Amino acid sequence: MQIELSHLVPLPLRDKLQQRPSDIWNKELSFAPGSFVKIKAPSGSGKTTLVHYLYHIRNDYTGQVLVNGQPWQAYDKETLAAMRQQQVSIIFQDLRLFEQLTALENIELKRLMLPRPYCTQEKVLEMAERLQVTHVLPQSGRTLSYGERQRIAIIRALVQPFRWLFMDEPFSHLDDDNAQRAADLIAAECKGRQAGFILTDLDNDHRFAYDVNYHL
Ligand SMILES: Nc1ncnc2c1ncn2[C@@H]1O[C@H](COP(=O)(O)OP(=O)(O)OP(=O)(O)O)[C@@H](O)[C@H]1O
Repeated sequence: MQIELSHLVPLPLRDKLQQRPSDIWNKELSFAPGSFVKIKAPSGSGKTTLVHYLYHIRNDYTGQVLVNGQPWQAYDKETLAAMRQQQVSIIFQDLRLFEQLTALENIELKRLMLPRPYCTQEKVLEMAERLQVTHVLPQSGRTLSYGERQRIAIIRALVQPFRWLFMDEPFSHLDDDNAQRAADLIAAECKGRQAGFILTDLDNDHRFAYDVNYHL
């Protein structure tokens, strides 16, 4: 699945962006399928905005986000929904768990969305074990710590098929050991699907073998 940016400029940041260089904004850019892409930027420079443009839940920009050669706007609602179930997955910065559901129900809701789920519940339990959140699976989303929420949101993003995974500061609530465990799981799941990811973060890191590093 091909993702390209063509002179993408967020309307709310238009004036601010003219004051500094960027590898991403207002550039022609193609993300190679299967590549691990890191985009680094300080707070308030548009990381969340970019991730929302990539997932097409915001479109207040000039320029284009092209998916398989077509702008996101060319896809109808049904196709878009199917692509979000099968081709692109996301870990939101604000995590977006349903608080009235348990941690496990949050994951299962996503896993069972497809008539033929991509992975088994055993696989979910295995991922939970690996990220050390097995004990919180029956717990209400409302009562989870932010670090627990983040790991549940990571697992939820990994239970579906995808060609690209978008991640917005996915380890912001995790200590180094937990972050590395989560990164290793994400890398393995991407490799298993021959999928790529686009990850935004504040700082440099060596958690992944990135193919490319950009400054936003
Ligand atoms: N819909 C909007 N209208 C106006 N301004 C906006 C809008 N969305 C975001 N902004 C502004 O755009 C800038 C970038 O916001 P964004 O959340 O994308 O940054 P970020 O790099 O993800 O920040 P952080 O690291 O703090 O999460 C901020 O100054 C924000 O106030």
